[in-house]
Amino acid sequence: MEIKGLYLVTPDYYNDKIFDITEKALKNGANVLQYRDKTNNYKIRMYAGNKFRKLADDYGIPFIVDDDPVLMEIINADGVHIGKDDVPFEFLKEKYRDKIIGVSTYGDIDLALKYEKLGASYVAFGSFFNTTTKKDATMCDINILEYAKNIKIPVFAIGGITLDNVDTLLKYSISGVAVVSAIYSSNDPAAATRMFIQKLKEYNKL
Ligand SMILES: Cc1ncc(COP(=O)(O)OP(=O)(O)O)c(N)n1
Ligand SMILES: Cc1nc(C(=O)O)sc1CCOP(=O)(O)O
Ligand SMILES: [Mg+2]
Repeated sequence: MEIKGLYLVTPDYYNDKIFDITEKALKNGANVLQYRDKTNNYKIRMYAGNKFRKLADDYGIPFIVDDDPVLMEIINADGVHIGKDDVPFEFLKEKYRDKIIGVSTYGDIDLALKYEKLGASYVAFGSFFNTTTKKDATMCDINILEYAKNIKIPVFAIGGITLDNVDTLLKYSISGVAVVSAIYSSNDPAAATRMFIQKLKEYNKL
């Protein structure tokens, strides 16, 4: 499964309308789906995770879970995304050899090169713009993306990405962009998705 293009990251489950928005984005071309939920209990995360799993299957795209490899197993996700405070990469790589393991590398190119060497499936740099979704996001300089061309695994950008600022990222050698609010807070998620896909194609990412 290719990991590139528009990487849709969900907000915390709030009600079933989240599935309608997700389906609109998948129907209009989103390429990767991640379920990220920092507040709900396991019962809700299993319920929502299974719904997202079905949607990703319906549209034939990779389905990733944030932080939690046990939830990944329970809902049979294709992979997990981890950061500095999550389960160690080496443990996951050993235990889940057939799963996608993505890693947050913030603004640290050496960290990205380290995890590339250790066998990460992709890395994500961010945050490049102000975001209200992740309260503890640290800002990083867009110029680090100059080094993306030295990384052979897929590289994503994340953090405050909108249709107005995404062009400044797409000129770099990244594989795609990860977004939450630009889709889930849009008054037309389908149109917003189509515009992201159009831009990704303009910059030969798809
Ligand atoms: C693609 C992608 N990039 C970054 C994150 C951030 O995950 P989060 O768990 O909020 O923070 P870290 O643990 O990575 O610092 C993500 N979920 N997906
Ligand atoms: C999930 C996440 N990770 C970030 C990082 O910098 O690692 S920023 C972020 C939030 C992205 O949401 P929005 O597209 O709404 O800004
Ligand atoms: Mg995390």
